[in-house]
Parts: sequence; C-alpha cells; structure tokens
Amino acid sequence: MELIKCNKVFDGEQRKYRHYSDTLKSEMTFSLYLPASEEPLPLVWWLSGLTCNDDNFSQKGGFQKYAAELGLAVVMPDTSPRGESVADSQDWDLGQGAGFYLDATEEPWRENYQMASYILGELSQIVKSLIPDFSGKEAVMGHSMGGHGALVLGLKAEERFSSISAFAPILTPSDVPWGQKAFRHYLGQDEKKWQEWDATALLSQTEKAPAILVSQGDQDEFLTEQLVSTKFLTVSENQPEVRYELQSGYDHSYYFIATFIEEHLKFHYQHLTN
Ligand SMILES: N[C@@H](CCC(=O)N[C@@H](CSC=O)C(=O)NCC(=O)O)C(=O)O
Repeated sequence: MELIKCNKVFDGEQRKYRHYSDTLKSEMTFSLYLPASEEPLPLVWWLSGLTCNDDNFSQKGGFQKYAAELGLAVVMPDTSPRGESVADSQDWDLGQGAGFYLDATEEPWRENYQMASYILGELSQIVKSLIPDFSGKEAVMGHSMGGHGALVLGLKAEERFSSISAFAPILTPSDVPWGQKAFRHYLGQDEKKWQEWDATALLSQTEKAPAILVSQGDQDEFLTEQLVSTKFLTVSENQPEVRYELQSGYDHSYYFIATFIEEHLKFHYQHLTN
C-alpha cells in the first residue's frame, strides 16, 4: 500500500492511498481523514455517488472542520473497481464509477464488482490498521448511490454500525431506473434477489432499526424519478429511530452535502460515543 498524498487540514491529515485489492482484483484508491485528537477515534464511512471517486467528498464535502472538532476518523472509498481489465459500460450510471456497493453475481461484472465484500472486509482491515487508536465504533453515511450503499451496508451489518445517514439516497432501488438498471446487470433478472440490496426491503424486514438520518432536498433534480421516498417512509412509520428531513430549496449537489454535513456528523458522534 502506498500513501500518495497527505494534506494538513484543521490540524489533522487528509490522506490518499493506493493499494491492490484482492477482493476486487483491481488497483484502488481511498482517502482517509485522521484528526489530530489523542482520544480513541471512532470511524465514519463515507460512500459517494455515481461518477465519483474518493476525491469528491474530501474536496467538496466540507467535513474536515467538524471531524476535527468531534474527533472522528473518516474514510472515503472509491465507488467501483477500476482499470482497463475491469468490465465497464459507456453509460455513466453503470460500470466503473457506479458499483452500487453490492456483490455482483452476473457476467461480466462478478469478477471485480464485489464492493460490499471489499468495504465490509478487506478495506475495513486496512483502514483500522491505519488509525492510531481506533475506538472500535463505526458509522456509515453516503450520498445518492452512496446513500443507498450506506443504508444497505448499515442494515446488513447492523451489529457493526452505531448509526447510518444518507444525503439524497436512492431509497428503493428496485423501483427506480438507476437501481433497476444496475440490479439487472449486476444481479440478474430475478427481482427477488434484488431485495437483499434494497434499503426499503431490508428495513421492512427489520424489527428494530438502528439510528438512521435521511436528508433530501426538495429541489433535487433526481427526487421524483430516482430518489422516491414513499415506500421507505411507509416502512419507517413503525421505526422510532428513523428520522427523515426534506430540506427546502436544496438540490442534489455537494452544496447540499456541505450545508448539512455538520448535522450529520453530530448525529453520528452522539451514537458513536454513548
Ligand atoms: N451525469 C452527470 C451527473 C452525475 C451526478 O450527478 N453524480 C452525483 C451523484 S448522482 C447519484 O449517485 C455526484 O455526486 N456527482 C459528483 C459531484 O462532484 O457532484 C455528471 O457526470 O456530472
């Protein structure tokens, strides 16, 4: 593993690493923010959306000030396996940059597109070894496709994550064009298999959901077609720990994320430290 960049920010370090992933059979990058705090550090995972890599959030998320103040390590994985030998598509919502945080079962994707196993397994081991004094507590958050990833991985590995949050997430991927396209390619035609990777389906099977915060903007250009919240809100009705906020005037961009990142990190901090 190679440290390829390190910038001091709010007394901590914004680092970028390159490594070879055995799980993805691909060269990968990821970024890690380590605050200067000498206290044991909880770890927050950030999962980005379609077309992103680990730089989008580190450069536009505006999170470092709050992570420094709260004493939180934050890791930003890439959004898919990468490279010339890795399957891809001409479309921006499928293939490289669009891994959907699942484990693909279909050709030609399954060889490399194992993002769930990568994040929950191989990358977790690596990241924890880089945190000088890891507190043992973790939370997961993300945006859009990464909001779907945060909800799905958080609900699938419920015992591991103290809290989950999402900005503008794809809440019911089985019902919307981005999710249906990805699931058809990565998981096949059998829609029953999609349920395992659908946050609304997973939540409907959960007796007592963990603490979840979802923020959407009412001017989000993808809100009514890709980020539909109706079913998610219905299955959340019996879940006291699920909080949903529709913010007036905000769109899908990183300006929305930067505006509410303090609220989301404080939400995680509260659950990571009690
Ligand atoms: N095709 C466009 C739009 C892509 C886009 O809006 N990507 C979002 C995530 S969408 C859901 O997962 C994003 O986060 N973009 C990166 C950014 O820094 O804004 C395009 O390619 O721009």
